[in-house]
Amino acid sequence: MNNTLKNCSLFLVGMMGAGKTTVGQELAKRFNYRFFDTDTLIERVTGTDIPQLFATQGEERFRQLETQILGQLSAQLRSVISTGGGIVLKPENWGYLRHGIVVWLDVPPEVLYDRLKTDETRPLLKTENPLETLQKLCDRRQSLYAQADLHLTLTGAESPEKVTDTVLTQLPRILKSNSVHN
Ligand SMILES: Nc1ncnc2c1ncn2[C@@H]1O[C@H](COP(=O)(O)OP(=O)(O)OP(=O)(O)O)[C@@H](O)[C@H]1O
Ligand SMILES: O=C(O)C1=C[C@@H](O)[C@@H](O)[C@H](O)C1
Ligand SMILES: [Mg+2]
Repeated sequence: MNNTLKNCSLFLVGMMGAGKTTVGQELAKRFNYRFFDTDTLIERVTGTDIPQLFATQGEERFRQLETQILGQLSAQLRSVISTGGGIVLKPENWGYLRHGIVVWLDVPPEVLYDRLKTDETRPLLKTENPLETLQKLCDRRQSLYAQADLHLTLTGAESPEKVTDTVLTQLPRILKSNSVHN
C-alpha cells in the first residue's frame, strides 16, 4: 500500500462539505501517511476559528494564509492533505498542488446543502439562500476543480470508506498516466 503513491502526497479538493476532511483522514489511515488539513492548520497558527478569521480579518487574509500553509505542506512527502474548498481559486496554489496527486470530490450542491445546513462554521454560506450560494460557487469553480488529476463524481450516498476505496482503485491508473510522478 505504501508504494501506491510512490511516496508523493495526495491533495483532496472540492466544495465545502464534499468530504475532503472526512475522506482524507480515512485515506491517510489506509496509506499509513500523515494527515494535514489546511483549514485546521490556519486555525492553529492564527489561534482563531475560520468564521472569526473571516469576520475580523476578511477573506483576503484567509486566502493569503491558505497559500502560505499550502506552500509549506507541498514540501511534505507521504502525506494526505485535505484543502479548503477555495484552494483552487488562486493560480499560484496550483503550483503547490502539482507537487502531488490532486483528487476532486465532486458532490452535488443539494447534498452539500443537506450536509451543511445546520453547520455554523462556513462563513461563505451565511447568506439568505445558502443552497443557491452553493450552486453558484459550484458553477464558478467547476472548471478550476476540473484541473485535478482524478475526478470522482459522487452522488453523496457513498460512505467515506467507499469513497476511499474508489480513490485507491483509481490511483494506479492516474499514476501511470501522470509522468511527473513516475
Ligand atoms: N461520504 C459521506 N457521507 C455522508 N456524510 C459525509 C460524507 N463525507 C462527509 N460527510 C459529512 O459532511 C460534513 C462535511 O464533511 P467534511 O468536513 O469532511 O467536508 P469538507 O470537504 O472537508 O468541507 P470544507 O471544505 O468546508 O472543509 C461532515 O458532517 C461529514 O461528517
Ligand atoms: O469553499 C470555500 O471557499 C471555503 C471552504 C472551507 O473549507 C474553508 O476553507 C472556508 O470556509 C472557505
Ligand atoms: Mg474540510
